[in-house]
Amino acid sequence: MTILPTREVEKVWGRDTLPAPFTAPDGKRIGEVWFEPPEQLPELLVKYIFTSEKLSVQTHPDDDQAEAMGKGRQGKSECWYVIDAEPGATLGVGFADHIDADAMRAAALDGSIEKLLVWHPVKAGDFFYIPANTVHAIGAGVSLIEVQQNSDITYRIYDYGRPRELHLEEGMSVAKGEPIAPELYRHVPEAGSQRLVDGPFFVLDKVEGAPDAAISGDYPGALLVIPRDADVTVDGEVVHPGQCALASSIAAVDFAQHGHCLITRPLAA
Ligand SMILES: O=P(O)(O)OC[C@H]1O[C@](O)(CO)[C@@H](O)[C@@H]1O
Repeated sequence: MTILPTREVEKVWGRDTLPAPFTAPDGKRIGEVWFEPPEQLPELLVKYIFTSEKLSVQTHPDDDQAEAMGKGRQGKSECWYVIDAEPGATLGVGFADHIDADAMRAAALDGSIEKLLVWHPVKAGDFFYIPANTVHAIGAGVSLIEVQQNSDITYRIYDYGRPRELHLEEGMSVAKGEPIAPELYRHVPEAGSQRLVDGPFFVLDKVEGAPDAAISGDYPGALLVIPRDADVTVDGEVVHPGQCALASSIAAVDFAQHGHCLITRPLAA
């Protein structure tokens, strides 16, 4: 068992104070806590994201686009499991209506793109899958767990005038001017287990207690374990909420009887 090392990432939209068990070093605005992908599962990156302002309006390439641009073999499809949200917090995902490339470019340049996105009010338990090429922006006042392909290619196409680099041309070359499919988001009830992602790049389950045989059967090898509200043990070692551990097999994990946990593993693309 390996508890993955963490990396705190400063962001203009991050927070000075993080919810327990996380802490932001004095004077630093932390937006993301990354769990370093282990050698055994290099394809997946798990992050906690904590916002006090909106993230950029952005998009990511898919595998083929990333490779064609000489940026490695992995694109970036990602998903978000909301763990806390201030009243009125929203996530911007996809466009309200189809928009062509010229109109999208003009809207990115004059900032009106922000208003063309669909801003979904969110609460704890809401879940979104964001395929590569989707135009999106996480809103302010949200804490979420992001599970994503292990790629750091973000094309910012609008940043509300903040003095950060934009990547309009790259973004425009991969962005889809479309609404997202309704099956890509839903509320996940607190009780019980539910599959959140079933490919094509990874499997992700939210489980309560020990996973049943059907779920366990989909985890034939190494996996990542993200306890939410109770400790789990992996090979007899304790993993606390706020940590992420690599387990060599699901049989090595002792799940808390009534605890909630996320488990995930990559799929061969
Ligand atoms: O460009 P920004 O606003 O810092 O956002 C980048 C972040 O957005 C995300 O893609 C989430 O949408 C993160 O994975 C990434 O680190």
